[in-house]
Amino acid sequence: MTALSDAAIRVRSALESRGLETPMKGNNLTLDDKQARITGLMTEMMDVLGLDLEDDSLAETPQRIAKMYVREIFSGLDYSYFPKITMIDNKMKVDEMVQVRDISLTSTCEHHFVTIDGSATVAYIPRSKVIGLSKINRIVQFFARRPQVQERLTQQVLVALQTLLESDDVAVSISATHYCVKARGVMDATSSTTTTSLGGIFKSRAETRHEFLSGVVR
Ligand SMILES: Nc1nc2c(ncn2[C@@H]2O[C@H](COP(=O)(O)OP(=O)(O)OP(=O)(O)O)[C@@H](O)[C@H]2O)c(=O)[nH]1
Ligand SMILES: [Zn+2]
Repeated sequence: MTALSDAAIRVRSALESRGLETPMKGNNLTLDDKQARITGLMTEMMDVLGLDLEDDSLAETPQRIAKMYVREIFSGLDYSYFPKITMIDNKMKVDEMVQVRDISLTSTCEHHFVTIDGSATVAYIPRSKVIGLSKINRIVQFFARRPQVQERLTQQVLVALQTLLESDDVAVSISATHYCVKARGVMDATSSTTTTSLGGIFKSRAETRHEFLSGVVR
């Protein structure tokens, strides 16, 4: 078992204490154990669907799906995948908003296990520390790689950044298309969903909120 980073431990405990952690019961299975179990279960599911697992195109699908779930699209359930975080002291005394727009995001709807396809905009006001820019994208991707509801994903990114930056002054907005809405069920091909979580000065000060939201709605 890989030892978790200090950043991962602090973020997980901040989410747990706010009731924002993804509902997880946990178990003692290693990533390899999980992959093996899911391979067996996918084999059974495809068998129930009546698919021919001896067909050369289908034969490896259970293994492929198991690897994709455990190591790729649900890897964010395991804090050993939490990104390495680089923080630097705010020696340059930046006190204006830093905003990262159009962060690519694909996640998976936890109700249907189909794709959520969207983008995130994240902003913060530097206080004592400045975070490496790419780390913002990586934190978004880490939490996106879980079965999700968009509202919780937005809050998890907010709290993770607040914890790491040791400041409440963070804002997150996510706009996404849910394929459970687009490709099945109600079959709406054009609607999208925007969720926003504002902390600190982004919530309390109208000008800061407007500055952030005007960067989101373009
Ligand atoms: N709030 C929220 N709802 C979501 C999200 N992703 C999917 N859903 C919704 O979860 C709901 C699940 O509703 P159910 O009635 O149990 O499922 P269903 O019978 O497949 O519903 P339909 O999608 O309407 O066919 C649906 O309304 C989805 O649109 C999300 O990120 N946030
Ligand atoms: Zn869904």
